[in-house]
Amino acid sequence: MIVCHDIHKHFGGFRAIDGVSLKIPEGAITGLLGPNGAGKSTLFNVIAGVHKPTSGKVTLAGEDITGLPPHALFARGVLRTFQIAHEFSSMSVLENLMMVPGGQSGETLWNTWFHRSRIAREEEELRARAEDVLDFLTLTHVRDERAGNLSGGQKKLVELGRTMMVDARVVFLDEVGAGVNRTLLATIGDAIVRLNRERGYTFCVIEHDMDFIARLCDSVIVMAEGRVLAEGAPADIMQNEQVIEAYLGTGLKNKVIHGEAAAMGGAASA
Ligand SMILES: Nc1ncnc2c1ncn2[C@@H]1O[C@H](COP(=O)(O)OP(=O)(O)OP(=O)(O)O)[C@@H](O)[C@H]1O
Repeated sequence: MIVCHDIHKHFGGFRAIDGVSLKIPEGAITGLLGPNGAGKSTLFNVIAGVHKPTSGKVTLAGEDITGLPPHALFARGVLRTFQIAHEFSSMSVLENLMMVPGGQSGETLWNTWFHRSRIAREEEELRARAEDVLDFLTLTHVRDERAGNLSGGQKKLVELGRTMMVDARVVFLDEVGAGVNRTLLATIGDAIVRLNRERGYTFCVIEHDMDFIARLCDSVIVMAEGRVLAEGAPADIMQNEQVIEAYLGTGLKNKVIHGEAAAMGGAASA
């Protein structure tokens, strides 16, 4: 379990995170919701070691991981997905997956010359693992495609696939559904649920699409103005007046209650 203890993150005088305490339970899929500017990405960045908090503590299974850099968290199985970097977009999907694990013998020139058979064996194992990941994510048909040519949704699947190349325990997904068509979103959702149920991944997901959240998440944490506004089951959160108000302001609240706005994200960014 990841626990945030009274996290503050200030940028100059601005309190982007203003005293957040929350728990991300092991083995669950937790949604992190909130209107634009609520502090969700900043909190992700604090937990994932991109930002050091101004104050407060983050623990993983009781161990203090506050401010550990991303590579140290990576070694503990705590991963945050990132968009495929520009320099990887001309590589194939398979190569993008095979690039992930660190510490391969072939990484130094010395080893390239003196340990050829070991390098070849490692590369074979890596390739086999990457092929399994492609199969799991129904991406085998694009294995040799340049990553930059994939659709937005397929890229998200590759980002998820990169977490499967190492033994991830906790995966943070930032707006996995943004700009993704419904069919691929369903595939991404299925992959997340299977990784959770079959491989024991813990997920924390920032997402605006309420249907997606309701289908996927065991529980939801709502942030607003750098604080936790509400926590609970998705169905309860969707009915929570404070939450609806935080997203829409009182003027639009009745529309949502009467079912006229399907996704809070759409309304929030309106
Ligand atoms: N590096 C930074 N320097 C200064 N202000 C920042 C920085 N990063 C974030 N902020 C500010 O902190 C606040 C929270 O931003 P954050 O990106 O965490 O919100 P969010 O909930 O993820 O929003 P969105 O849904 O729009 O991505 C915003 O007002 C943002 O402008």
